[in-house]
Amino acid sequence: MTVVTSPSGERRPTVIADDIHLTYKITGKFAQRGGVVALARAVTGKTSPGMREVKAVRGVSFTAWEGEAIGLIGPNGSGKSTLLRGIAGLLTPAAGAVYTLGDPALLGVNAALISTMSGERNILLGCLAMGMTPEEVEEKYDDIVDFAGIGEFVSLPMNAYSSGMGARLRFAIAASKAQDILLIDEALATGDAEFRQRSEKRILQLRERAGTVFLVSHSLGVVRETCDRAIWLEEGLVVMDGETEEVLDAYESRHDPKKAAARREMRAAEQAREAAEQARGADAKAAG
Ligand SMILES: Nc1ncnc2c1ncn2[C@@H]1O[C@H](COP(=O)(O)OP(=O)(O)OP(=O)(O)O)[C@@H](O)[C@H]1O
Repeated sequence: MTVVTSPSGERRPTVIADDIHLTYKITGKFAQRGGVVALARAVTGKTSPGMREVKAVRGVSFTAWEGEAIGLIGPNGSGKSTLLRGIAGLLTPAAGAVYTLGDPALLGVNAALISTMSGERNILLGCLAMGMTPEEVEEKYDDIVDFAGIGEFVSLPMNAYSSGMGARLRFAIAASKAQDILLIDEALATGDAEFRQRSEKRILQLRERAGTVFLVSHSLGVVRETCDRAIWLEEGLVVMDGETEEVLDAYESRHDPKKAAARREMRAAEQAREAAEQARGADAKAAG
């Protein structure tokens, strides 16, 4: 990854994706496409397994700026998680490039914590791995445990946790450090309502500290609450990139038209109510 420096000295770009293509190569028995391959192998007598490519991201470009929280939305399999992994530098682009200012930290439900070790040890090792000093870890420790809401479980091995508890602990560890670029994959979906609220607040705080947050979520509500920009992907391509409300409205119109119509009605009613209130206020002022 290459570091981009600010030409203007003002708001700086933190991530630039330049026509990035991300492809998975599947080899071995998983690459076989059912009977056709089996028949071909029977005919040719070849035993070497085939190889198949999945073009998960097929030419995506955008520039992300300091202080932005960007929601990646799209149906299942549209390439959201793959793009996030590309930004994190975990996948090498087949074509194009990603440039980042600072180190991106990927926080996902699969973030590597060690299930046979206690929450305590995982907090220590996770924080050290993120570059904190032992003193910093000590300082943050209680906050992380509180934020994760795992209480006494912290002293037990993580394989005794429910999947929600594990996900909350992962989020709490990753969000304890002010990251330049924080990438969050569906982590919020696993928490209960109260934890979601706390996480949303945390994302807003991270944004205030001038970091850039990318959030992959199936919950348009969470994206609405936390992101000021949304990128809509379909089949590995960007359909729309812009202000959250606009993108989500367009997305809902395509995928959930009833909900989109209901939301438009609600908004119109709200605007009418505000206009009536303003008019009443103006009347009262004129009369008084
Ligand atoms: N490790 C992998 N190996 C091969 N193909 C993969 C792998 N991970 C994802 N894919 C494929 O890449 C495409 C994009 O998947 P990706 O997980 O990025 O989509 P997504 O939008 O995050 O989906 P979801 O909303 O279901 O999580 C899909 O066709 C998926 O099957």
